[in-house]
Amino acid sequence: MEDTIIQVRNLSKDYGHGRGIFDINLNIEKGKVYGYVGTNGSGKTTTIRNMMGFIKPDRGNVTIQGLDSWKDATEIKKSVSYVPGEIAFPSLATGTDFLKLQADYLGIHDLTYMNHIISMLQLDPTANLKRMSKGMKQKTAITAALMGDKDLLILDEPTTGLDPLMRDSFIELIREEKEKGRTIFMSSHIFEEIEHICDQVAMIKDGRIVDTIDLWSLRHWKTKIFDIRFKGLDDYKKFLAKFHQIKDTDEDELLCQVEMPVSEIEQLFYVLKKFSVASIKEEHITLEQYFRKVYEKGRG
Ligand SMILES: Nc1ncnc2c1ncn2[C@@H]1O[C@H](COP(=O)(O)OP(=O)(O)OP(=O)(O)O)[C@@H](O)[C@H]1O
Repeated sequence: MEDTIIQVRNLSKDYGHGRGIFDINLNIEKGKVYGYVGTNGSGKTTTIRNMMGFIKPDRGNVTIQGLDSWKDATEIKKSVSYVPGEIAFPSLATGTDFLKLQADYLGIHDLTYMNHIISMLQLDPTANLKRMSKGMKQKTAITAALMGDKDLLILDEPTTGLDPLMRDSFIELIREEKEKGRTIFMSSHIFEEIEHICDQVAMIKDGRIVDTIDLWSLRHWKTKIFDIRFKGLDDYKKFLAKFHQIKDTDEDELLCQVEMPVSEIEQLFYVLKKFSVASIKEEHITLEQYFRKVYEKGRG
């Protein structure tokens, strides 16, 4: 496909005892932010380390802009900005020393954008590299990756050490990168963050992709859920007897939750005309709820 920047085909790395990754297939399109979610040990890092050419797959392959991740690993590393899951810095005194070294390596002379990232993430780069907290290390690694002028960013759980405020700043930085036309592939186990940033998401479980979803289709989900609160017990009970698409109820709160296809919403409002309704609220299905359903289906 013309717009595909990363193509993962039947990628497998078998560590034995059911551990590893098995027949992973992914297409990451140019200019998209692609999320990779999964529980601990599901295979996110193994997939990413294959993408970056750090490990040789047992079967299948990854191509990035036509280059094979394993055979052309040196080229791949030069053309991708990468934040590893486990951050290890070279033996340098401070974060500033590391970032300067990185800027020299990347041939960056104007440090304006680097300083913008530092200020967005409220990083004190003068700190001792070895004594940095996990969050500080992560901020330093994000700065080092984002300051390079590369078209593709591969980020392995870049926000696990960040507090919620810094996560928001990170989301903003990723949006800026997307606006520049960059492609971003990032793993995370924080659904909310993925939901805010990503265009597409794949979910991995026990080393296999269980589902991929376009966030647009989630936002325009084909079924709707409404919480309807009635003014009186009589109306609440009559509605329960009359309407059949009830998902949940709470008699103390006079609350009914209904779930129905978008095409049937009119019918709900038609029925409700005859009732005294105190409030009605639409519940949006979250990425977490969606994947929980997929996850549970896979288990059953
Ligand atoms: N070098 C290795 N040797 C043996 N087993 C490995 C190796 N690397 C990973 N594994 C196993 O493969 C599975 C997937 O690990 P991986 O690190 O890819 O998961 P992950 O989704 O990134 O997890 P986390 O969210 O905890 O970082 C795990 O069961 C892990 O123990």
